[in-house]
Amino acid sequence: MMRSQQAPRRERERTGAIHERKMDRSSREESNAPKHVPAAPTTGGGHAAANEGESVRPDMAYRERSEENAVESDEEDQPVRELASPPSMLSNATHRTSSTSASNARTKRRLSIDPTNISNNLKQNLMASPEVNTARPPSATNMANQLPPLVIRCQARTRVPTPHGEIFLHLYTNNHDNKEHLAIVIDPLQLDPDMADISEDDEEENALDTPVKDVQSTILRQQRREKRRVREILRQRRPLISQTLNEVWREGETEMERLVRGAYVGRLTGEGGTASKPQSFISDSPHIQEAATAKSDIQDVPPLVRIHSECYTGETIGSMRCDCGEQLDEALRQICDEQVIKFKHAMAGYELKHDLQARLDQRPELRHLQSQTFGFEGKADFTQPGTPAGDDDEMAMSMELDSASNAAGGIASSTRSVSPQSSSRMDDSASLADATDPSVTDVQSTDSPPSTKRRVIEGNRAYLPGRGVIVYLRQEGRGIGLLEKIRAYNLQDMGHDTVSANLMLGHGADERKYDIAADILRDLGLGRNDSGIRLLTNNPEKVQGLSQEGIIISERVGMVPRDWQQSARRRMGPQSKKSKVHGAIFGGPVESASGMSDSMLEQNEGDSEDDVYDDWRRRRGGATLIGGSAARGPELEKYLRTKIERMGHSELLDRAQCIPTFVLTLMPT
Ligand SMILES: Nc1nc2c(ncn2[C@@H]2O[C@H](COP(=O)(O)OP(=O)(O)OP(=O)(O)O)[C@@H](O)[C@H]2O)c(=O)[nH]1
Repeated sequence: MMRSQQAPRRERERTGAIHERKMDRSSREESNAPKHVPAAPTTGGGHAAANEGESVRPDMAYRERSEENAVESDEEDQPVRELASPPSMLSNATHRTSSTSASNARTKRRLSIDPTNISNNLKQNLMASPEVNTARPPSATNMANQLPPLVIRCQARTRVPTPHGEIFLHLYTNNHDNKEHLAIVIDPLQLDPDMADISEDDEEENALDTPVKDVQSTILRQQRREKRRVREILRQRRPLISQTLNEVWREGETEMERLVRGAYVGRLTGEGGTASKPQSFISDSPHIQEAATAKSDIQDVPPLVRIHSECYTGETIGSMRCDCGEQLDEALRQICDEQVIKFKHAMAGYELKHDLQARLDQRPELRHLQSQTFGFEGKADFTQPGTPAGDDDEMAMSMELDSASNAAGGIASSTRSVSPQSSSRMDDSASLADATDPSVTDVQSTDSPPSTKRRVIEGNRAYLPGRGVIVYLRQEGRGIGLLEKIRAYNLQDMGHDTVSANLMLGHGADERKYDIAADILRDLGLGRNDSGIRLLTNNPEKVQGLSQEGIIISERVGMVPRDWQQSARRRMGPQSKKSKVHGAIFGGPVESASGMSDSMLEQNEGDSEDDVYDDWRRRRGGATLIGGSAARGPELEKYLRTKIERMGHSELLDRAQCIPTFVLTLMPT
């Protein structure tokens, strides 16, 4: 295309984009305006972009694409479709880049692929594929509002490191409200599949082939069974991947297009990445169904899900009129937290015996004790390393061994007795290959913060990586929007509570809907028949709303304000270590880091090391409320009181009753 023809076209595109953005803004508040069902995907068209397998550094591709856009494009004008061009960050960003670059008139560079096409192909396919999710029953909300069937699509996902760990941010569009709803997916196995590799079976087989017939054999067998089960659990975990993102969006879609919109497996690197393959839900496969129904004493924990509603004031400027900022952070923390499975018989006492035998071997005069202790004369083939566990099982085993060890010169007393918690503070670099190597020691130094990464199996516990989703819905102010929420705040300053203020403004107490959230969960393969979710909320309407939309909720998990958690802990007992740890971690006055005064901390004598670790994770410094501390204040208390008294958040009431100060402040007199 000639350059003289190109400039007016670009100008049209640019002004069109501005108009589109204005329209987007004005339509943001029209959450219920009916829209057309989005058009079917464009197939077969488009332009061949990257040759498959061609090695192009993505960062280079993007940089050079901007420049290429600036000077030349062979693209036809894209058809304007109401929903084909939602207020997508991608499409807006592309328009902006074009116009800025044009004015700079940089030198054109040739690429081995035409990145313009990637961008245009992605734009062209936004909100395609109406067949997605139509298999579900008609939504109760849609029927009530006479909206067209809801269609959602994940337009892009990307990896984001956060103070709590790495997450995948998914951006969704839909045909009901023109808003970009988000899903924050926590699923570390997707990023580090090696975590599921706990391959010790061969060694264990060897150990069991030996003529060991005493209790050690029983422990090993049990341990082997439990480890195998953990490995099965990890392998059976269906990755939390968006089905709509994973589809092929157009015939001839290139690897690069898929990578750019986030349809990849593993990680992207400077070399590129591996595009994902479209796949049907694995949960539909007989293998997974069988696993789900298999009986075992060790079961996986269903993913933890939080449905969070946007709150500019709480999340961005740290408003303490509500608990939204803290809740977002707390939800992220809880979902990222490992799920701990405590083995029943585990490796307890194994290392004690191992150590004992090694020493007996060095003292032939005590060899007769070996048969007393182990029940055989020959040397056992101890190939299985173990870590003393420090719980009841270990106690039983150490007691069993006590007499022999005394006879052998107090050997048992020299054995390490390390709690799994203290031995679990592994350096991030500790690999899973090391996980079974007893020579790998805890490398945490005193002045570095505890690591977030543990071994999957340590001692008599398995630490399964936490996983779940925060669906971030753009329903500000319980669905009334920021403008109306601000007005409601003024009414609250005049003495009304959050419910009355909403009603006075002509709104419902809560205008939120959960149909989009339900579809997003379904798109991620959650809440379906084979596996329920654990829902993190105190709000009965949320539970009801999701259930009505067909989401299976296996458990509701209460969302307890952090200040209450801390109060409960303070009541539990004294602890001196905490203040030291806080001082060391944050390097400043304890109060500024934790929001707790020194005198409060002094009351915390006795907190376990795990509490300190959890507390550190909870409070890791972040630039925003993510990674922040507990919120507290009279207006927040008033807010919580209204939730209890007028919105049926009974979980809060239960918790408040455990904390006398809150019973006093929260309960009506
Ligand atoms: N209208 C209105 N909305 C508010 C107010 N304070 C916070 N919000 C909004 O309330 C929403 C959060 O709802 P909450 O009732 O705090 O909590 P919830 O999510 O329903 O319940 P949980 O799951 O138990 O936390 C966010 O969208 C906030 O923007 C207020 O005073 N008035």
